Formats: sequence, C-alpha cells, structure tokens
Amino acid sequence: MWRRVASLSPLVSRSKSRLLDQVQVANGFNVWQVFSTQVLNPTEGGVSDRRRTPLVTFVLGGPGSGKGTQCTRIVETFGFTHLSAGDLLRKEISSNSENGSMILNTIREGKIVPSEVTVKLIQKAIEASENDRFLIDGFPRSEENRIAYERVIGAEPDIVLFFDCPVEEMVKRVLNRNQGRVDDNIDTVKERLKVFTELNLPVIKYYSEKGKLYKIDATGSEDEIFERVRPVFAVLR
Ligand SMILES: Nc1ncnc2c1ncn2[C@@H]1O[C@H](COP(=O)(O)OP(=O)(O)OP(=O)(O)O)[C@@H](O)[C@H]1O
Ligand SMILES: Nc1ccn([C@@H]2O[C@H](COP(=O)(O)O)[C@@H](O)[C@H]2O)c(=O)n1
Ligand SMILES: [Mg+2]
Repeated sequence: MWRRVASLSPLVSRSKSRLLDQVQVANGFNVWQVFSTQVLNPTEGGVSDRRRTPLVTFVLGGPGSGKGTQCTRIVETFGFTHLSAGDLLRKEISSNSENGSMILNTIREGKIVPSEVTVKLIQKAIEASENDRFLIDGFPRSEENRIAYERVIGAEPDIVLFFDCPVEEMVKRVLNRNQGRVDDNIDTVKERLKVFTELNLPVIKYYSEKGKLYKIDATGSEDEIFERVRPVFAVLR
C-alpha cells in the first residue's frame, strides 16, 4: 500500500500521532525532551507551549535515486536542515575518528555501518541545530537502523519520502556522478542494490503500512521530480 502525494492526511494528524509515538517509545535518551512541545506549568497545573517539536522527514531510495539532489531543493524552498547519514559518516572518516577506518571499509563494501554509530551522529547533528525541521537522508537503511533511532531519539518520523527509480537509471546516475566517492563503482553499486532490496525495502514497507510513506516517481528531470515532492511540504507553510 503506497501513499501517493494526493493524500496528505498524515500531516494533518501529525501532533496527535507524535504524542502517541512518544508514549510508545520505552527507554533511551529522548532528544525530543529538549524540544518538548507541551511543558507542565506547575502553578496552573496545565500545559503550555514552549518550543515546537521538530518535524522529521526520512528520505529513502536506492543508490543514485536522487535523494540528495531533491533534499537540496526542499531545503531551499521549505527551510529544512538536511542531514545526510552518508555525509555524516564520510565526515567521520575525514576527521580521523576512532571509527574512521571501519566506516571507510563498510562504505567501500556497500554494507551498513553499525546503527549505534550512525544514530549517534544524527543525534549530535539534531542537537547542534537551531532548526525544528529536519530531512534525514539515507536513513534508516535497515530495520536495525530504524529501531535504534526510535530507541535513542525517542520518536518516529512525521513523513517518509521514497524516491522510486528504476535500477538501470540509478546505476547510470551513480556511475556518472563523478564526485570521487569510493562507492561509485560498479562492484559496490551491485552490493548497494542488494542491500537496498534486502534491508532498505522492509523499512519502506513498514512506513507504508503505518501510512507515513510518500512514494515519489524519481524519473524525469530534477524539476519534474521536485514538482511531485512540493505538495508533500506545501501544506506546512
Ligand atoms: N532527475 C535526475 N536526472 C538525472 N540525473 C540526476 C537526477 N537527479 C539527480 N541526478 C544526478 O544523479 C546523481 C545521483 O544523485 P544523488 O546524489 O542526489 O542521489 P542519492 O540518492 O543521494 O544517491 P546516494 O544514495 O548514492 O547518495 C548525481 O550526480 C545527480 O546530479
Ligand atoms: N544509514 C546509513 C547510511 C549510509 N550508510 C553507508 O554510507 C554509504 C553511502 O550512503 P549514501 O546515503 O551517501 O549513499 C552507504 O552505502 C553505507 O555504506 C550506512 O551504513 N548507514
Ligand atoms: Mg546521497
């Protein structure tokens, strides 16, 4: 069951479902406490608004499906902060962190970095930002990623975008990317496609069943694709 952009009901019931999501998350540090929407007012015994709860969009799709390209457009038009899990991991490699060589080898092989490492980087980036709207690009890549995020961050995403692109087009885009990435070669792309089918697709199915998924046709020009993305966020303005 894929949700098409014509149906925007998840956004309308966002605050209600978010409260439920928070109740369902059991333990771990809750980033959302920092941004808490409803704060108990002890003098009146009621609740008052202090700071808006962040709005989180997960951006999913196969290698080269155009996630990063469309995130740039969403940032320009709708003021989100773009957190690419792949970029955060690549930054860890270049900052010579203790996990650097493990991350490099994992990316080179097209495999998935342990969730605790990636979630920690995302958590740090959210906490360091003043924004209350985030695009988390290329995450979660597996059920393990998804469960670790919910445990550590203490919330579910509000929106999940899935850029749906034919395999031949994704391979063509990756091999033409020319940004010096160690994983932009045919062998790693083959492995990444396998990981996409085996580990990413179950996550996409999970959010589809929860009614949070917006499947976007990722073929055509960048402009054409953005016009399919725009209605998902236009109702937020
Ligand atoms: N609609 C499009 N048509 C043709 N090329 C495109 C289109 N969108 C993006 N590209 C190009 O395809 C390549 C891959 O795009 P992008 O980096 O946005 O994909 P991605 O989904 O973030 O990939 P990855 O998961 O590998 O990071 C880039 O060189 C980008 O310029
Ligand atoms: N949740 C994630 C995201 C990425 N990786 C690793 O980084 C590689 C590149 O990711 P992009 O999103 O920039 O394509 C990816 O192939 C993985 O090796 C990860 O482990 N976990
Ligand atoms: Mg990318």
